[in-house]
Amino acid sequence: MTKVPPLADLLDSMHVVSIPMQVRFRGVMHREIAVFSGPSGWGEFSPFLEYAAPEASRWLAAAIDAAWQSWPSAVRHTVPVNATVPAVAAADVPAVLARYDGCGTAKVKVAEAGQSLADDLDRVAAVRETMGAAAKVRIDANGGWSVDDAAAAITRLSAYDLEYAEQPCASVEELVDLRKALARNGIDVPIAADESIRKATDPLRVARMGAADIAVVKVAPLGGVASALSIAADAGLPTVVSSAVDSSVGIAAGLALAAALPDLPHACGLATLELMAGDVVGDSLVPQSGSIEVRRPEPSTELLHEYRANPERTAWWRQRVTDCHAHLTA
Ligand SMILES: O=C(O)CCC(=O)c1ccccc1C(=O)O
Ligand SMILES: [Mg+2]
Repeated sequence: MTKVPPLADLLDSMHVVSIPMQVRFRGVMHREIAVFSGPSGWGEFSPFLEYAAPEASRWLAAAIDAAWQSWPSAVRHTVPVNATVPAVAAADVPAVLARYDGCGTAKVKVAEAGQSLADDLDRVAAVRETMGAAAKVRIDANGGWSVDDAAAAITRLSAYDLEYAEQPCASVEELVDLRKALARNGIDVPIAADESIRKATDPLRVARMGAADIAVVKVAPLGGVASALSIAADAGLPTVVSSAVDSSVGIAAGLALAAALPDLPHACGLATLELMAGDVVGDSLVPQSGSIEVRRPEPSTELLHEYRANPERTAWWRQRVTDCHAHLTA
């Protein structure tokens, strides 16, 4: 566990930015992000706005880890990444995919509140159609289905040849039941766990219960690169590193984790800067020919200024860091 520096050391170098999104994601058109620097470099603190201190504090631990600790050694210099397709209309799929240079894997959001299975089928069909038969297509339901809905939806969607289905149901118990139901019906679509790992008090329960074939691992909610790496090792499942829709500061930490994993059998969800219309670094961590180079660019003063949040939002984030810092040191 990272030693927590004094609060002033975080606040003194902290910048709060509000970066416009290209497409609505998690219901928002702006992504608010705080970054600060320490002896090892910059760290990103950007828990979603509704997260309370106990959960957001893990994100602060990850940002502190990035700025004060060193990262594990890399076993690769590039990381293959997937295109991320938000819950857009099928007609908008080609424009979304066009942003991702050379990505042969796409992750498609499904089970969005207010939409139907027909919307998901249309969107996944459009992705398969745009990318061709050789592409890998995975879905992410963010826990939006019951076991019965998930079994029915995955059975229908499997017609488009799915690489895996991420967090089809919310609970670990449901994932266990779903895997049994799919096996009974002869539907061979692997199940990946995301929220069941990153939002759980015990991130290894998924693996122990046999609730997933694949572990999705995110640096920020799991408290930093080293902590996420050890969770991945203990889970013992094939691991996919993903982002939380971060600036390049957060993506650099995800790349460090993906670069340190002994095996990386699937493309990682780290190409999310393509969903954003700005960044805090000039040379953004975006894919070229389907992979992102493992490096750690520095924020630029001009971009931190260009995207700076208004005084009210900045004050809100400074208070949030203060609260999370208190939580970590309590
Ligand atoms: O994995 C990806 O392709 C991109 C990251 C992503 O989908 C995501 C981004 C922010 C919050 C939640 C999620 C998620 O995987 O559920
Ligand atoms: Mg997910």
